Amino acid sequence: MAPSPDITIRNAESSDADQMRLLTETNFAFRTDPELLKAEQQDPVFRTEDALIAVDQGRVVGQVKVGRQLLTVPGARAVEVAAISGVVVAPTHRRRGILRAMYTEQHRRTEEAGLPLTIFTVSEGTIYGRFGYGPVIVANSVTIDRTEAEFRSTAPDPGGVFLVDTAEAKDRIIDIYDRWHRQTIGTQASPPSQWRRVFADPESYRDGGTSLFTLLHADGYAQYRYMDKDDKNQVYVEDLRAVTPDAHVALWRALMGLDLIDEIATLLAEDDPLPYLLKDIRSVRVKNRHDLLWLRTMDIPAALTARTYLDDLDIVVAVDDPFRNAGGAFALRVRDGIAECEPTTRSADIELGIDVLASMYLGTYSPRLFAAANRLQAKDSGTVRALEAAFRTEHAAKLGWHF
Ligand SMILES: CC(=O)SCCNC(=O)CCNC(=O)[C@H](O)C(C)(C)COP(=O)(O)OP(=O)(O)OC[C@H]1O[C@@H](n2cnc3c(N)ncnc32)[C@H](O)[C@@H]1OP(=O)(O)O
Repeated sequence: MAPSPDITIRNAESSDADQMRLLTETNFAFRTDPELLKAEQQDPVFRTEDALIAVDQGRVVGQVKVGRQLLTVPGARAVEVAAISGVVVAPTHRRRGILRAMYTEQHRRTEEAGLPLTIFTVSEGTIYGRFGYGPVIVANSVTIDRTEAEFRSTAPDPGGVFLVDTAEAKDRIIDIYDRWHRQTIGTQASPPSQWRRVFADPESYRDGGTSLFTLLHADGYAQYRYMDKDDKNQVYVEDLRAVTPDAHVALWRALMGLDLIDEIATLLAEDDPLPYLLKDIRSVRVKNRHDLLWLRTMDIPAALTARTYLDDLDIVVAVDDPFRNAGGAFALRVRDGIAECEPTTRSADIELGIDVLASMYLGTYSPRLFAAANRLQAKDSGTVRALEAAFRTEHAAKLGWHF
């Protein structure tokens, strides 16, 4: 459905690519690195032909890029999901319903394709709740004063980390990422096109820092760059993936061993043990908290049975979905971690919006929080506790890569 007769919503074609790039660069305020552009044209992370665009008088005025990704959900199960990126409406055409029209069509297609979930990373927190999305991954921007931070005497010191040339370590890095992704909730498989972007490491990715340095362990790696930040010698850790606790502490010990560095900065998951390995937990200073990934359930029974649970449950959940009208009442029964879910006419034990269901899906946000905020209504507090016990996860969900 078009927002006005002048606007056509249609599939993008390769001949639309230049206009789409101009739209993207204008809205996200950057110029595409020419080297990266060449690689992107050969093997893009999101293909032009899979995008939906809005066109006015032959000009592209809106776009939604879409692809498929493999997402790890609780139970370490891999689920194929729709991934949206590069959502833009031209500044000349905003607030006329173009995003809503593109999303209506895009979500119809995703439903038709039978994908149970849609994910994306977002620019603003107020836009996507109305479309049934909720945040599912949280991380903190932190800095560590390297000159003061000290490991506790009980912190393991397993060693096993070596300095390596980033280009030479490519295959090892890809293999470790893949092992980490398969066991880590919230992460996506990383396709060759995404690795090409990482290893191309163009000037525009560096924020004034050096190209990537790599520390390698048999079960982990850290990729970082040296920066000059506010007259401090800073190491910015772009990516630290550890498959085992030993690899985690060994990599952090190696980073802390960079004697001439004042400060280390990175994004840290909420359940990262680093602060608790140090003598003073305040050595890790949180500067900002970010929601990194948002999610929407497209098919509630398919989504709820795709993940596993930590406790038994027998409950009727009523879900409100004003955008897709795909809500209703669903009987959710969990035994030994495995769920069955189907539409029901039984009366509801829990009522919530589909955005709230989304935020509970990877275990990051607790049902109790939403009950306290009056965004989840339960017949009694025992029902909320049962939901909480079933939906929680052993580890916090983490983002694989930004898209
Ligand atoms: C997944 C990603 O790529 S995230 C990146 C999103 N893109 C950006 O931030 C780039 C800059 N912004 C834009 O391109 C545009 O402003 C967009 C895409 C965010 C919105 O496009 P528009 O065509 O103006 O949105 P549209 O008119 O369809 O509005 C849809 C609804 O969202 C609301 N909305 C739109 N933008 C905003 C906003 N920035 N903040 C809060 N609400 C918003 C509208 O009020 C409308 O609400 P309603 O339908 O419930 O009444």
